[in-house]
Amino acid sequence: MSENPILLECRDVCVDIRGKLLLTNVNFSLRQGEHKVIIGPNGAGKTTLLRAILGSLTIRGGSILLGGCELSSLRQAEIAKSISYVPQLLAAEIPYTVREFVAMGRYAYGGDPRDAAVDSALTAVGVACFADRVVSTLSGGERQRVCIAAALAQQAPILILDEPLVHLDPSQRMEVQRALRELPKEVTVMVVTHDLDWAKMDFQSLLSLRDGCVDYDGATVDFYSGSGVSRLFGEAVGLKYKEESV
Ligand SMILES: Nc1ncnc2c1ncn2[C@@H]1O[C@H](COP(=O)(O)OP(=O)(O)OP(=O)(O)O)[C@@H](O)[C@H]1O
Repeated sequence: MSENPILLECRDVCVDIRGKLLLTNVNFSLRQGEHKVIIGPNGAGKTTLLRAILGSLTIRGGSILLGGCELSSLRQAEIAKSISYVPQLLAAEIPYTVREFVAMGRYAYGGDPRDAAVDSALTAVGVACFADRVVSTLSGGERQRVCIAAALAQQAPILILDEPLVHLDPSQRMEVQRALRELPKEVTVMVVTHDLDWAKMDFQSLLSLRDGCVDYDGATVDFYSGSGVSRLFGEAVGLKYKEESV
């Protein structure tokens, strides 16, 4: 993994909104094929970091490099070719079929529902069986997998998901976890979650944020066997995970 090229890099990224510093000197990189999880207490700056990486807010200092290019020099369509984003569970009414919705992920390439990339994305996350159903009729977990399919159809090298398990029941959570685990190995994944069990189980690297600063960036296993969890979430939570690690 350490040999793989760096696709995304944050260098001393600072973000402020109306004079309040939300991110301070955030540094990390993401390599091709890496599955990295971002954790941190409420208000730590996780969503702010995703918004900065997606180019939807302006950074005050530092730089974000996407494929070696300054993010600020790229147009939104160019960013969309490199990063696909799955927001938290879609609550809105979506009057399109699953196939049509997934094809929208390919808007940069014309958005044709008969495109082979649409079929392979539907198959990759196990939603081909309801390709002709209207999205609004699906369960939360099915809908979440459809969103992942739309993101995959975009065929961007980096897939970013914000709390993809929120509001899902245990079986639907397992379906989404399995779909991410079984992605083609060249797909690079970055996920924000509060689920410490999942973070430990499925991600080889971990970035933790606290008060807008990087608290840890490295191997997930070392975070859990060290003092990482108690530093962020207190002794009681930390002890549980430390005991599991020995
Ligand atoms: N538009 C804004 N104006 C002012 N403050 C903001 C704005 N957006 C975010 N913040 C503040 O920035 C801090 C970080 O917010 P952010 O949403 O990035 O945290 P988070 O780590 O994603 O939290 P959570 O786990 O609760 O989703 C919070 O204190 C939040 O109140």
